Amino acid sequence: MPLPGGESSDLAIETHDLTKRFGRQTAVAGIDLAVPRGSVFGFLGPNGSGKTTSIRMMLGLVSPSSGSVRLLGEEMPRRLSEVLPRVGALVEGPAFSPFLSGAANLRRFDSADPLAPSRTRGERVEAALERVGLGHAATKKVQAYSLGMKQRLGLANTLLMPRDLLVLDEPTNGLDPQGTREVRALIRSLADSGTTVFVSSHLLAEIEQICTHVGVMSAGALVATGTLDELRQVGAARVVLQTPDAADARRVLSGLGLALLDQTDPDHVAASVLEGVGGAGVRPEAIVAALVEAGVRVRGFAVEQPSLEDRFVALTGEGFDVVQ
Ligand SMILES: Nc1ncnc2c1ncn2[C@@H]1O[C@H](COP(=O)(O)OP(=O)(O)OP(=O)(O)O)[C@@H](O)[C@H]1O
Repeated sequence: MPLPGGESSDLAIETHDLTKRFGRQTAVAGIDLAVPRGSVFGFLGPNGSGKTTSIRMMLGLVSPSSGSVRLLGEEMPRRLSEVLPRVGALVEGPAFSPFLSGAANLRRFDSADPLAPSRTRGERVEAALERVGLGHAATKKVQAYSLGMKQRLGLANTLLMPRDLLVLDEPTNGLDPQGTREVRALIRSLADSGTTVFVSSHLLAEIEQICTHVGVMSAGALVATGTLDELRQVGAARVVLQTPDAADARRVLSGLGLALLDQTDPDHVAASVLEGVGGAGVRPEAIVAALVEAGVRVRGFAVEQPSLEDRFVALTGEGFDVVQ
């Protein structure tokens, strides 16, 4: 179904019911993505959850079984040739010639871009290599590059021309921690200069620090999406109480409408603050007051917010392990 025009100008990527089936397997099951312009959007999910297939559909590299995509407000793949020059993509590593240097490879890719001015090619190649930390290896043959260096060269290739949108599929693959930090800094600086960055990863910790928005994939479905803060707030905070009067404490907490959580330690009582009270929550000080009033001896009291990692593990079921 084509998307109505006009209303999506504030979105860099918009998909509607996007689906891809391979034979009897549904790799992507009707996802609705909305990636705001100017955002750094983390597309997260375990291996095999459908991230690459979604990205390939967005970029017109594979056709959807059903559903639609708009990139930078334009309908895809109908407007592919107009849109793609404004989009830098690192999906599967570009086919670099191993016998040419990094710089020569980039010059070759750049000369295949009809919109790239040859006059500035040399300086643009140099700047892109510098930007990804490969300035020192510009004249080295690619066959002598490490996996991480090839990954950086792929990134440099997306930076040869100014882009409105960058789509990076697992850009930190093959990079060491220092390389991962550098890619994060690069993404941040690109975002600061106004580029929307859509970045996939199976590692939350790797991109959590730079994302403004997140979409979480699990087994082909988009199971959560929103700003990082929104996602953090969905999880229920819980209180953990240490007391010798566990039975009384449980009664008080239940009476406040809190959902008691399973507890193995007899001196500890844990309860979910948000569940069971219509999402409104019960303030911690009200809980303590009720416990004290009921004569419960409170030896320890803590409010624990679920980490984003907890949230993702809950959403994807199997955490970030391989989905079969
Ligand atoms: N060309 C294809 N033919 C058949 N099945 C495919 C094809 N491409 C992907 N799949 C299947 O679709 C599912 C989703 O794969 P996809 O590569 O999109 O996941 P992913 O989240 O990007 O994982 P990874 O991080 O491992 O690349 C997998 O089960 C995969 O085996």
